Amino acid sequence: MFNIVLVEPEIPPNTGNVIRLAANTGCRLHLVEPLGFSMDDKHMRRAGLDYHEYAQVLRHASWQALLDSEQPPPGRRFAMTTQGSRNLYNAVFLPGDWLVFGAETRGLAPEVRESFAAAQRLKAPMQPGQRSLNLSNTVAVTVFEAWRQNGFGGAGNLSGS
Ligand SMILES: C[S@@+](CC[C@H](N)C(=O)[O-])C[C@H]1O[C@@H](n2cnc3c(N)ncnc32)[C@H](O)[C@@H]1O
Repeated sequence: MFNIVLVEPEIPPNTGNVIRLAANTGCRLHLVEPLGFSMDDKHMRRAGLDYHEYAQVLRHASWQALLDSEQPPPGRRFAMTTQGSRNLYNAVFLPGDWLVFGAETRGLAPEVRESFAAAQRLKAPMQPGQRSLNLSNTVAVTVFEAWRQNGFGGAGNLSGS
């Protein structure tokens, strides 16, 4: 449905959570190297992921390598950043969109962040004085907002209105 991009993730349980989220929501997950851990890390194994959950996980040697191989359209890429100028909930998402997230301690590098137009730099609302949300929580709220806007396509019939 959507493309989730984690740029240089550092903490294995966050990536484990996002792998499961991607499988549950029908997204492709792109991991941009260097990763701060091995995919065989015991914390990754402890996440108890099934083989099928890894099926839609792609690795890229760098942000530039992802741009070269996947060619995501600039107008359909969104950077999630605490320095975003637009509220996540004011963005309009389409199937196939690229949702890009930074590293846990560093966020997105300035040159990556600034390669997005201001309207494509999104921030999830927070209370004043708070620094940031957890990476995997940010991915979850972003993907579910984008998926909600697109009728939870692929999820089958949901009961209730
Ligand atoms: C723990 S945060 C990084 C914190 C880093 N010091 C910064 O300010 O960017 C990891 C990633 O989660 C996402 N994130 C966390 N809180 C966010 C928020 N309120 N709005 C948008 N993205 C957020 C961003 O993609 C960020 O790069």
